[in-house]
Amino acid sequence: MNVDIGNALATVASPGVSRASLERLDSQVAAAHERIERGMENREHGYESLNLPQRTDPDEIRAAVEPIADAEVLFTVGIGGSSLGAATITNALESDTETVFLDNVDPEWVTSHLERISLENAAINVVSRSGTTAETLANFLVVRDAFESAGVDWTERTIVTTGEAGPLRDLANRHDLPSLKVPDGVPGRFSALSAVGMVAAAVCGHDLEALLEGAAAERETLTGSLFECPAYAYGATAYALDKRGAGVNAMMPYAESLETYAEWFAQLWAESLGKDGLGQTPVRALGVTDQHSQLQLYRAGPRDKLVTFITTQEGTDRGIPETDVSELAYLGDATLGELLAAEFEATEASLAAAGQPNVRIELERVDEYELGGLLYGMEAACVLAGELYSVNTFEQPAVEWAKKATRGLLGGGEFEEAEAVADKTELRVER
Ligand SMILES: O=P(O)(O)OC[C@H]1O[C@H](O)[C@H](O)[C@@H](O)[C@@H]1O
Repeated sequence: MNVDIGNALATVASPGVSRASLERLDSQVAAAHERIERGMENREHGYESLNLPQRTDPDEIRAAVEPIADAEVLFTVGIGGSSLGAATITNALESDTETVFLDNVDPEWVTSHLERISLENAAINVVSRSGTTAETLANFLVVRDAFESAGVDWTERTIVTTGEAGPLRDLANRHDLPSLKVPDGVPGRFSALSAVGMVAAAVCGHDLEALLEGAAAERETLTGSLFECPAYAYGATAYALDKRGAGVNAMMPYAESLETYAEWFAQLWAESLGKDGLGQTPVRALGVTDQHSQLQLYRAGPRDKLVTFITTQEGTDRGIPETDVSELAYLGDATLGELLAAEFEATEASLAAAGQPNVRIELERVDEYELGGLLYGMEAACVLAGELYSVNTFEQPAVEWAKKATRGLLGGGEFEEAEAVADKTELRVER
């Protein structure tokens, strides 16, 4: 990926960052890079994620999915880091295999999928690093029950990816299911380029080697300077802008196929950096759709935002048919791709003219190689930003409270029901 931070520099108005301040920031980047390299070398928790391009074995993943490789529909049962990486990859790329990601436990939604799909031709990919996440385990029990009811032996149609030990590992062992291990030292939201993200990609027939090659190429750019490394340029700019008041980061790809990437980014950025009263709030957006929904706020609302665009150079294009309506004649000479590009340029210019900082991430096209680079590059940007903020990028203690409270409310121990609902203000307004 390439990163253009031109519009984030303070050429127009605050809260842009000046070139001089970026040059000062560069020495902090150099120190952070040393820490990151050391963490990678010593395979420390979290930093190990940046070694995945060298560590992940595509042959092992392909061999494990062999028994279910013929699936016409693949249910991936997982949530957060155990779902969004795989969804980003498979939603971005074309495949004959349909993918369904069951993260939410909304019964109506889960049921609608199970009733719509013919389960004889389906398979289950259950993923949980901890092996204890209530939503994932509940959905898995529901899905396997639906398979049984449809007369399908779920043990023949399930693959498990989980940690070394835990309830899901025990279940896999008990039923002798094909299974893969979440690599040590890799938190869920950094695991897209391991089995966690790549099992679904393998079943869909995507090029796993190219995903890893794209990531490896990005890894090669990790040097001590933000002026040489696109990932660090992005991480450092986002951090510097946040320090100047841009506490919101709107991720806005201009390719429908990358919509899920914005969701993946939201978890990465929020869970990794949102701690100790620090962090930048990620917002999910999509060009051109959100030009007609959120752009008014981005341009004329509070000066508290960085807008991150993702553009692609190549892809399928389609001509716009000519019409005899004279006001629309200008469209007849163009293609949808040209219209999209013009919309992007106009939006970028409009924000820059209003002094609203924005950054452009450029991809050649949406394919495995570029996606691998985009995922890896953003992870590296996030790790760098975590060093600059001086937070522990790789933990998420605040999420644990609600997880325990949920278990407590269901009688799963550890947490008293009274504690889970304590201090609720009694104010209810009824129709
Ligand atoms: O992979 P699992 O252990 O099931 O965890 C799934 C998700 O659970 C929690 O909500 C964590 O905050 C996420 O970081 C994690 O990705």
